[in-house]
Amino acid sequence: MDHQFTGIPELTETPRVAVVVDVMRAFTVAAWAFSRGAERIVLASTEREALALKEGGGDWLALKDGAPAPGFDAVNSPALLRSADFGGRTLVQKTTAGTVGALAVAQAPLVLCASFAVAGPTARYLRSRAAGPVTFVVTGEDGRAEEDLACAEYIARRVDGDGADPAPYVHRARTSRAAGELAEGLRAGSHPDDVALCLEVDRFPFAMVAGQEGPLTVLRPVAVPAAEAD
Ligand SMILES: O=C(O)[C@H](CS(=O)(=O)O)OP(=O)(O)O
Ligand SMILES: [Mg+2]
Repeated sequence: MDHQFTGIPELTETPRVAVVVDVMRAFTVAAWAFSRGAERIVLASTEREALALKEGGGDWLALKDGAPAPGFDAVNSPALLRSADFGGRTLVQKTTAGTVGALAVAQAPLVLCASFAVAGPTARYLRSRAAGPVTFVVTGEDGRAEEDLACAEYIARRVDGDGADPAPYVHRARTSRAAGELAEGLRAGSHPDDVALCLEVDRFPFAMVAGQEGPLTVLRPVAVPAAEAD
């Protein structure tokens, strides 16, 4: 199918179907947060907005990338929140690339946020909706982040029904600049296990669908049954 792969700066018009990919780490983190019980994730455009949303939300929690900061409850690390209890909670998430990409296409009729952790369910969700050609937003490094492009291409293959071997795509992500920086501890708010968790394929059985809820852009998990062949 004639899918498109684009960086955030190249987004000139609202796509019909968008899959926003951030492997390291925003949408691996989001998937882990849902697996730890989060009910929904509100995407914020700035740290100030994230804190204001948390303040107005009652028992909401706020998460940002980079170093821990006052007012924020968590950082953008899958390993650091893999044993958290987010049962029934609303999280507000703000990161450098992933949440920015999702907000850039928030007005599209169908928006999914994805990483390797939810690659299969994301592809199955799109196939079940006969979604047609997809615009993949490669969020990192102005569209050149190898881990995001590899994941986007892998999901595209699965949308098209090819029984793609994930190994070469995961290898590209493992040898990406982002993986190197995370492995060397150069990124604040990280854990040595982050890269490994970001490279797990189909760890979770849900896709992550973003929608407009009043003035908010909200990410929710949607269970997608496994298919016999996908
Ligand atoms: O937290 C991340 O991995 C990055 C920010 S940085 O590159 O570490 O500064 O944000 P993301 O939006 O998840 O790519
Ligand atoms: Mg990233």
